[in-house]
Parts: sequence; C-alpha cells; structure tokens
Amino acid sequence: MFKYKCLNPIAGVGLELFNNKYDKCEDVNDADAILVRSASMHDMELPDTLEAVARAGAGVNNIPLDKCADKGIVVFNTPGANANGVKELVLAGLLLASRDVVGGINWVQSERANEDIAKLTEKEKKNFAGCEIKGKKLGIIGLGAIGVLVANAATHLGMEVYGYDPYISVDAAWNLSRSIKHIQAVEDIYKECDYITIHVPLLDATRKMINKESIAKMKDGVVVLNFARDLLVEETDMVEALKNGKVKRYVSDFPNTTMAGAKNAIVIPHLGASTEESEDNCAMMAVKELMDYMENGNIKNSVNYPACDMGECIHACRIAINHRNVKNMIGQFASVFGEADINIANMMNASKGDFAYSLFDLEKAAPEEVISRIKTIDGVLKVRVIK
Ligand SMILES: NC(=O)c1ccc[n+]([C@@H]2O[C@H](COP(=O)([O-])OP(=O)(O)OC[C@H]3O[C@@H](n4cnc5c(N)ncnc54)[C@H](O)[C@@H]3O)[C@@H](O)[C@H]2O)c1
Ligand SMILES: O=C(O)CC[C@@H](O)C(=O)O
Repeated sequence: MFKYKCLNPIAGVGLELFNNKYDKCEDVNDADAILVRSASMHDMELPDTLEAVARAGAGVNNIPLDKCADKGIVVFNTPGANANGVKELVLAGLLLASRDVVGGINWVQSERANEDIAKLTEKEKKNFAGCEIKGKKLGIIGLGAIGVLVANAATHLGMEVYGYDPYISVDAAWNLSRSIKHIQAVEDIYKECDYITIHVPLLDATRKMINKESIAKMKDGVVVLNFARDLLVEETDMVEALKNGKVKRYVSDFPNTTMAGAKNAIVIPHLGASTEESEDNCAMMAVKELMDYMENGNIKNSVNYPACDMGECIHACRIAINHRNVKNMIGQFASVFGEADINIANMMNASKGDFAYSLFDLEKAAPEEVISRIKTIDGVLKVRVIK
C-alpha cells in the first residue's frame, strides 16, 4: 500500500485515478508521495520514507529540488497542463492594460444608486477609454508551453509578436507560428515592444531580470505583464516606473505588499492556472506520473532526475536505484548482482546534472542481502524493490 499526502487541494478527477493500492494520509511523515501546488516545501522536514513529490503545475520554485534529489526523492511537474489557462488570462491582461475596464466597472459600482447613471455614463466614459492591441508590438520572454500559446494567440489578434528564448525546445519551436519574429538579444524586446510579457521559470539567472536597468531600456509607456513569478521583477523599481509613467501598466498574477496597492498596477490573485480544466489536467498528469514511478519505477517529467522508462516489469524482479552521477556505479551494481548469481534481463541508466537513476530487471528475485549491499555503495541515495 502506498500513502500520499496532499499539501494543497488537488482536483478530484486526478485523485480518483489512484487505485486501491493507494491511501491518502494526513501526516507527511507517513507519506510515500506528496502532491503539491504552490505550498512552500522549503522549510519542511522530508521524511526518509518519501519517494516522490508531484507538483500539479509548472513552477517548482516552492520545492527544494537539490535537497530532494540528495535524499533520492524524485520531483515531478506537469509541463503544459495549465498553459492554456494561463494564456487566456494573459490575453485578458493585455486587454485590461489597454482599456480601463477595471476603472470603468468600479465607477459603475460607485454610481449604482444614481438615477442618472445612463446619462452620466456618456459623459464620464472618456475617463476609461484606451487603445486597441491590434498592430501593437508584443515581446514575449520565454517561449515554453505558455509563451508559445500566447505568441500564437496574439498574432491572431493582429499583434506583431517578438519572441526571445535562447533555450527554446525543439517542440516549442515547431509549435511557434512562423510570423513570430525571432529575437536574439532581449534588449531588442525592451527597445521595440509596446507590451512585454514574461514566461520564464524563476531561477538564479532570471531572478529580478526586470529591474531599473532593463526598464530604462524599454519604450516610454510600455505595458509589462508578469504571469510567471513576482521575484522575476525588482518590484520596488517597477513601482517607481509606474509612478513616473515610464511603465504605463504592470499586470501581475502575484499580490504582495509592494504591488497590491501600487499605482497603475493591475494585480490578480494568482488565477493563471485556476480553471477547472487546468486544475483537472495538472492533477491527472501528476497522479499518473506518481503511479508510474511508484508501481514501475518509471520517471517522466521529473525536474531533478532524468527520464527513464522501461514500461512494466515482465521479469522476476525490478530494482530502482537513485544515485549520484559518478563513475563506475553501473559496474558496481552489476558486480553485486553477478556475485549473487543473478542475471540482468534488462537495464537502463540515465543522468541529469549531479544525479542519476538506474533500473534493473532481474531474472530472479534479489535477496535482502543483495539490496543491503547495493545500499552501502558510495553514491547510492535510495534503492527500491519495485517487484
Ligand atoms: N500564473 C500561474 O498560475 C502560472 C501557471 C503556470 C506557470 N506559471 C509560471 O510560468 C513559468 C513558465 O511556465 P511554462 O509552462 O511556460 O514553462 P516552460 O518550462 O514550458 O517554459 C519556460 C521557458 O522559459 C525559457 N527560459 C528559461 N530561461 C530563460 C531566459 N533567461 N530567457 C528567456 N527564456 C528563458 C525556457 O527555455 C522555456 O522555453 C513557470 O515556471 C511558472 O513559474 C505561472
Ligand atoms: O497551482 C496553482 O494554482 C498555480 C500554479 C502555477 O503557478 C504554476 O507554476 O503552474
């Protein structure tokens, strides 16, 4: 029986996929697997029993990836599963930044008891007028699952789209409309674009990438949209730029004490992925990833361990080993099996950065002393007997 703990509410349609080998638990110390959305795991004690964490979503900055990898805990995310939900809200953000719909609605509310509201409307509406997005230049920083969808949709709305992503995946490049201008230097996005939207992960290299210096390179009256993470922007610099009009509007999906009341900021309460469809897609993908890992040892969509998939085990035994990416690990594992007179029927090894993963299908069951010997090999972080 496997135990899983949900650190955030996870859509029922995902949890229903768990079969009778799984039980929900309340105490994280009992958990073999964790399902999480945005809850921060950085200060959590991770129990030794924990095998895997699945982030029902894209961003993994709330999870200590290296600390998990060091303990042999595989962390998954659900790439693309909520991308359409975010894309749709980014399109709404473009429009909200262009026409003062929010100000207009607030005005209507403030005048709702006024009998002359209809007449007054025609006089007051000029205060909320704006511009169209058609024909304007949109710069997209980060052309992953979300950036590509935003880029393609914006071209259909008549925008001239500039895209920047030095690490773009082959899949993303295939999906990108040919009309998008491929930008090699992010400065060209700053210099040319009327609207700039950020869709990169929060990493050391991207933290505070929008700051006083980058804002100074932007056009006067630019609109900046941030549906990725607040820490990508040095928000005190943004508040200043909103005050002096350099930035016309800042649309953010991340309320905090700096931005919530800032002039000309439109702050949304982290709703990008909060659609029925995105929540269902993320939950289903996360649960499927966990089940395949717990039951077969297969890794798909991990952010701290390599992909490794041998399907279902058709042999007597499967052993999964999480280990450091150092020399001669396979040789040492094979020797232990050989000395115990166990033939390897199939195997796979892959690495990602400092960490590696090996699956061995064996022609007969590995006795406890074989597993114990493998656990003592220097560099081995976790060993599981899958079957
Ligand atoms: N608001 C929300 O609810 C919500 C929902 C989903 C994702 N997100 C955030 O959006 C981010 C992007 O999501 P995604 O699904 O598109 O992820 P993704 O991994 O598919 O795409 C990220 C892209 O950023 C690119 N990139 C990395 N560093 C870059 C840099 N320095 N300059 C330019 N491009 C760079 C990568 O090459 C990749 O193509 C997530 O990491 C997450 O933080 C927010
Ligand atoms: O779970 C959520 O609602 C937000 C998810 C989002 O920020 C992500 O990175 O996928």
